[in-house]
Amino acid sequence: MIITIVGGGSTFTPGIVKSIALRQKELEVEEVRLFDIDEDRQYKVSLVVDWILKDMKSPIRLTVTTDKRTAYENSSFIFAQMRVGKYAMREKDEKIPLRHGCVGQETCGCGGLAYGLRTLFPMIQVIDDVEKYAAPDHWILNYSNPAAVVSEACRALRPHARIINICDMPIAILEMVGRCLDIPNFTDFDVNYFGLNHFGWFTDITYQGRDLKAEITEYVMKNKTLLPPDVLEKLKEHDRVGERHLNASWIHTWNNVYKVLQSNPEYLPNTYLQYYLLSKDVVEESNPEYTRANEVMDSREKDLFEGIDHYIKTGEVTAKAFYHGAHGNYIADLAMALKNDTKKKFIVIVQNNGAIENIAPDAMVEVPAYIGKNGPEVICQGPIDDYYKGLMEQQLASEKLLVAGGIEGSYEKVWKAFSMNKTVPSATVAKAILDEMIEANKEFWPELR
Ligand SMILES: NC(=O)c1ccc[n+]([C@@H]2O[C@H](COP(=O)([O-])OP(=O)(O)OC[C@H]3O[C@@H](n4cnc5c(N)ncnc54)[C@H](O)[C@@H]3O)[C@@H](O)[C@H]2O)c1
Ligand SMILES: O=P(O)(O)OC[C@H]1O[C@H](O[C@H]2[C@H](O)[C@@H](O)[C@@H](O)O[C@@H]2CO)[C@H](O)[C@@H](O)[C@@H]1O
Ligand SMILES: [Mn+2]
Repeated sequence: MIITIVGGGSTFTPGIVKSIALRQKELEVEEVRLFDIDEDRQYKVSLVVDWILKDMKSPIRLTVTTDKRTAYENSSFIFAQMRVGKYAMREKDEKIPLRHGCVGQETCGCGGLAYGLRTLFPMIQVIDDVEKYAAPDHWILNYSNPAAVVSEACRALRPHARIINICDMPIAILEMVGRCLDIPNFTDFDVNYFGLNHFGWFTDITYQGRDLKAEITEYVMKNKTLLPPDVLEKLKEHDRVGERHLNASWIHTWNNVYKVLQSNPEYLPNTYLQYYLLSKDVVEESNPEYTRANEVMDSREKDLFEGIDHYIKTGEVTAKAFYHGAHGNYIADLAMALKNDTKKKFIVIVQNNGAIENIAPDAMVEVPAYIGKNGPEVICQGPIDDYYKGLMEQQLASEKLLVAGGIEGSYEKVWKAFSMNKTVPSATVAKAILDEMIEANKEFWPELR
């Protein structure tokens, strides 16, 4: 059994490989292959991956390559997590909209649309390469962002691909819920959820007969945050809490759950809804000269590559060099459910086909599904109220227009996608942002006419 990681040079690769190695027996994995287009970055990351496997006395073989055939041949699982244009482009995705007074975020608003246009065709290329070389019953589990746009592009261009798009935000929220309520077993919480990627709501969270959605709603209303007290205490002393790469900026995010919940206490919101429902507050809280991309480069990326340099010099790996937790566990558990036909429940991004009754069948939605050897068996969520439907349909239309515009090379469609995004106040602002984005993305975007 072979698992290939696309974006082998990612800051998340060590944590993911550790999660795989911890499940070596259940996954029956014999080899992990790292594939990236940046040979140097991947080589450095592979040193720490190699150390992890040796430290765990794992029998897993490690292959590191920039050759597609070597990467995919007979592979059963392909974990994709590439960042097209790397952090340098993420910084532009965040800073260009902010210069125009709009939300500057890597997966939401104009930044997400820009990142989407960069990632769409490289993702299709991964699917085609995998289909050419991998095992016929392979699965591609995709984390590469922006997952909403990427999944729509896969649906439109490769509808039969064996791909499941996923996001770690729902599980990360459940972990926070567990920490706030002092219940460590967050992976056993039973949930219902509906929405789009980075745009959804928990309708139920239960555990051993307890209504955790009601308990956490009360907690957030009382404490005005979804930050658990232990993290809050540590954040007061340091800018970052290494274990979960939680920097100061995350304080705004977890606190904004309170503001969103105040505006609608019916369901627990995904943290990313802040960018659409609190756009003005978020722009005011942002520093246009120092965005999340800068924070990540100065923390998670810096810690990893300094940690690797330290390892090269001393043979020691320090604790803060890499993060291991819910992110890697989620993708490895999903692979285990597919391989061993466990029918465990996961929140995944799939084509709607009636899962949300009054949303179009061709929408890519994020909902819970039982995962077995044949893929996701979606759990229907019934009809949703106008409030959610209206918000989702606006966002969906923006993402669909973007993908159609990217495929057709249509400036008009992409401009419409930017204009109708809820984070953008006017078509003229949308055009100004789009024109700057075209310039910044020359190397990556399809030509728009
Ligand atoms: N879906 C989720 O919830 C979720 C969670 C965390 C991270 N992510 C995503 O995972 C990805 C990696 O994040 P990161 O912060 O570690 O980024 P990173 O920049 O550290 O790593 C990304 C790697 O992808 C490589 N890459 C770029 N284009 C490629 C291509 N065409 N083929 C193969 N490799 C390519 C880069 O060279 C780089 O080594 C991003 O897309 C990020 O948004 C998604
Ligand atoms: O700003 P980043 O690069 O640190 O994170 C962006 C990603 O944020 C989400 O995943 C987080 C998760 O929320 C957090 O609790 C922890 O587990 O780390 C994850 C990765 O940072 C989101 O789901 C991803 O799509 C974003 O890429
Ligand atoms: Mn996500």
